[in-house]
Amino acid sequence: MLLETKGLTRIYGGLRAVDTVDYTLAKGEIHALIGPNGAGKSTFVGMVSGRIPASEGEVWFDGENVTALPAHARIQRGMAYTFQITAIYARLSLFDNVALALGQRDKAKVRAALDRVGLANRMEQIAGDLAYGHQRLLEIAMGVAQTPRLLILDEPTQGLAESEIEEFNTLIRELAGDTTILLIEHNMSVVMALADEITVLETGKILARGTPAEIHANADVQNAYLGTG
Ligand SMILES: Nc1ncnc2c1ncn2[C@@H]1O[C@H](COP(=O)(O)OP(=O)(O)OP(=O)(O)O)[C@@H](O)[C@H]1O
Repeated sequence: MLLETKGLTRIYGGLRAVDTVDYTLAKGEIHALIGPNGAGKSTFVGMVSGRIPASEGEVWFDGENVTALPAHARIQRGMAYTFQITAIYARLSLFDNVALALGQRDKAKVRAALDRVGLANRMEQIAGDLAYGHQRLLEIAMGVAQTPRLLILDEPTQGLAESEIEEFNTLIRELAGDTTILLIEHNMSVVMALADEITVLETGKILARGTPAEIHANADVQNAYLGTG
């Protein structure tokens, strides 16, 4: 297992936003985390990445208990994270954005990361001038530049056009060989197209886990989340 959580819990006041979650993610898998708004998805990956401290429970990464480690130490060990809200440096060039994520101005490495998302020919452009879909791809390039073992993507297709979503799906499939991917995603066609396995969260707890076909057929999930369609 690359990632494991044991009894992972986050309490806000009286609310158990993430409630005793036992979770495993195997190396090389594309895993989607779905669930209604407020189910605890962002809080869960925040605790995995170290941005949100756990109230209870443990996070294990590649056989090591990382629960007490700050986010930067988890990044050093091979985690990368892109945010729900675009987190690029709008006034800097694409090159500078990726170089900052990389921690060095290595032109070949920056080019390689931008190449993965099809933006290598725009290296000198100012990031804020890019179309929104390209900004999201830049963000993924910033994650990829760190050659992470685990890439966590929080709603990466939000705001993308249909054609851009196709490009995104292709990109994620290409990355998946080397990188394990944990994807929070509301777009069910993306989830169904990409995920090897899906975990459904509801009110902080795991409601179901299975292949896309199993989740699609699961009556509890349909009631809680997918509707009757
Ligand atoms: N900093 C906070 N303080 C208090 N409550 C919080 C905080 N962050 C999240 N919550 C609450 O925890 C619960 C889980 O929120 P979270 O953002 O993790 O859900 P989510 O599944 O990611 O939702 P969405 O799909 O809307 O992003 C919600 O009820 C939310 O209001």
